[in-house]
Amino acid sequence: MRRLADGKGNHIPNGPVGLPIIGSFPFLSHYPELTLDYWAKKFGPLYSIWLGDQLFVVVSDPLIAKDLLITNGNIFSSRKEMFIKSKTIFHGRGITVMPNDARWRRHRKIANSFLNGQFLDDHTEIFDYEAKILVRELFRYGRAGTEPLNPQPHAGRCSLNAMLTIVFGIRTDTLEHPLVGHALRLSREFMNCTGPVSNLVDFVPLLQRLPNSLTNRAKKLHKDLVDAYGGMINEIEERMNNGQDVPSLSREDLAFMIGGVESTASIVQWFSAIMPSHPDIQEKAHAELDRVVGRNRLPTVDDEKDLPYVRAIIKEVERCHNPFWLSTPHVNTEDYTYQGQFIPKDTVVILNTVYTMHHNAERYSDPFKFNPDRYLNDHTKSSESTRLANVMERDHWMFGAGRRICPAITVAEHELWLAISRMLWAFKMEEAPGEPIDLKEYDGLSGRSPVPFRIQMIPRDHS
Ligand code: HEM
Repeated sequence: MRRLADGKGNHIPNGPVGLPIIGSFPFLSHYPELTLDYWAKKFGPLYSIWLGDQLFVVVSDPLIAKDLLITNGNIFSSRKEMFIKSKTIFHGRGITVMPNDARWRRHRKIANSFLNGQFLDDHTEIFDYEAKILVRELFRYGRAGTEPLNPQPHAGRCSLNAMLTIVFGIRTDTLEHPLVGHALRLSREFMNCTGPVSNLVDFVPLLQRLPNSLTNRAKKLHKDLVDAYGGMINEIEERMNNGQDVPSLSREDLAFMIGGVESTASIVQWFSAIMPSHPDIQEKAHAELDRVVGRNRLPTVDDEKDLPYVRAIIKEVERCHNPFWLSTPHVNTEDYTYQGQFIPKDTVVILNTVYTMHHNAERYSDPFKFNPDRYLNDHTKSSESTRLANVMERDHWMFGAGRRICPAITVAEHELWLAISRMLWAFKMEEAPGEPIDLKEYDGLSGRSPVPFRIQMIPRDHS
């Protein structure tokens, strides 16, 4: 253990001793969440690590998360300009990579107005429609439960279509539409290139000047994103110049096409991967759905309050497998001393969510068990839960915290509710014979999606 201090003798949070130049990077290249969890147990809920020349503090406790990111949100709401994500892929332009300045505040205001309130009410039919198509396609491609299928591209297309409709006013009409595979690959590649602690190139400036495969991938990704969506943006601008009424979110930000696709799709994938090994949980959900909704119509957004068990299943999937296991790091714009521990300006603050905060036995008993019952007395939507004064009662931290919290929580909740409640309503989900599902492995460098799998989606009836 090292005891760090700045020139004035201020103590920086303790943490592991790293290697010269690269710091703790080699310990985080494989399953970083396990190492970060191990260090949380060893060094406590606020510890520091160095990656190259960058100081990180890792937060593993809800109360500290609240004190730093929420109560001191005026200080802890900026972003580090990461070489790969901010400079190479986004060219500094996505809302998610912008530092806390006037430009970010302007984008955030627009995002908030588009993703909530009236706009959302006016667009619920989009999510409703896409979730219906999802169920129909799962039925069709699974040949009414007789053929195993991988739900991943279907869940991906459902999220992709929702985002394409909101942002560009278009959608894909089949799974075979070339944009589906292309957009899902780009989303996945973005996730895989931008793990918060996975890119040494981000933290060792010398590497940024040398040719390396990650920078090449990031450059290619930037070009592919511009090729895929740039034309649509230009077309939107042209239509606006001609005085047509068009969705104007696209003028502001392409980040929605990234953040809004793989994230929700990944929860649906984890849900599909988990359900086959929990027939008892499916049975309870089916009973609740049949009692409240019946067999003559699909569940709707309005049914959510009356289907606590289905909601609890969704929250439990989110607790166990939130797509951003280390959230999106924040940065503090001023020096700050927290309970005697000095956090110098420009420190990167990581919320160590899924493995440590979401598996804290004091908050979630028997934390490694998939147990929706733990949420049965939680009557909040996640968008409401993020506003609870007592953060120990918050359902989970999947959407981040403070001023940078995901602006699309309600959108994500609507999408997930409609997709998952309808999949449960329509199907019994079983493992395909001889194809066990591996819930330990995932695709990416810090969480996100399960490795590809196939399941049998057996219709509960054929209407
Ligand atoms: C399950 C689905 C989703 C999850 C788990 C998720 C999670 C997150 C997280 C953890 C952050 C960073 C929060 C922080 O810095 O504290 C974030 C930011 C963001 N999310 Fe989401 N998100 C989801 C869905 C969406 C959707 C559907 C959209 C678009 C419609 C979206 C758009 C954004 C944007 C634009 C930001 C950047 C906000 C900023 O930096 O000010 N997200 N999200």
